[in-house]
Amino acid sequence: MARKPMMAGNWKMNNAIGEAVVLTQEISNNWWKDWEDKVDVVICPPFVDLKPVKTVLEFDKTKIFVGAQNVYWEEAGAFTGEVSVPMIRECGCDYCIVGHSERRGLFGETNEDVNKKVRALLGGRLKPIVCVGESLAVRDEGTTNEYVCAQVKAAFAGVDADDAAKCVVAYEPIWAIGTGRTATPEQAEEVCAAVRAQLAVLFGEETAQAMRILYGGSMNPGNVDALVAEPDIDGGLIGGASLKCDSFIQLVKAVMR
Ligand SMILES: O=C(CO)COP(=O)(O)O
Repeated sequence: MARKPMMAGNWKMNNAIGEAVVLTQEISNNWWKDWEDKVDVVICPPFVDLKPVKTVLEFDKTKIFVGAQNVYWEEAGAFTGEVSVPMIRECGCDYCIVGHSERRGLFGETNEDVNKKVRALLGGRLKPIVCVGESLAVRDEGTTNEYVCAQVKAAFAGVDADDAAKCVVAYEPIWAIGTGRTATPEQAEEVCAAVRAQLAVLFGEETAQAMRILYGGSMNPGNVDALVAEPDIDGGLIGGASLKCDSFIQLVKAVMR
């Protein structure tokens, strides 16, 4: 089955509202209507930028999706500093990144937290982009596939195949994030294929074949072609190279099929 490619920009904690609006406007100006059948493009800015970014895209009628970078699983209440699924949906989000390694590593997010967020998003009709990936220590130990598949299994606990089909998985080896050290296409494909096999065990072959798996970690216009040529890599989750219109649009064009 042919999967529609996806190119998602994770701006991380970059671009205050003014910069966010300018960059979104630039990306929107470079957007062609006939691309919308060939690729799903997602911009994931900081929470405070969600509404302004969505407003620019709506005004331009550009079919680019907006995603949050994190969410909390409760709907409302005494959870100082957190943002809920209904809140990000009201800002115009269709997607939300969950379990990024920076959240796991710097903010103590566990596999159980990731699972609660995935289920809350699905319950609120938003689509999770579930991040998984190993540290260099795990890779050196030779247990990458087992480690990443355990993350996948934990993230999707209690999710049925219909809901899983709405989700995206992003394989991001921690040692490749922001380091300029990309996984080789062979390394990335090996893990993405293992992830798809794990999804097939959980949800059946048909669902696993329909789900998109992205690669993330120093992806840029110079290495994208070789990575997305691999059979189980359906696009990218981009940090640094999504912060400039030129490089992001080059990445979008590279993944269109
Ligand atoms: O973490 C990433 C995207 O979520 C990847 O970041 P870089 O593209 O900057 O390596």
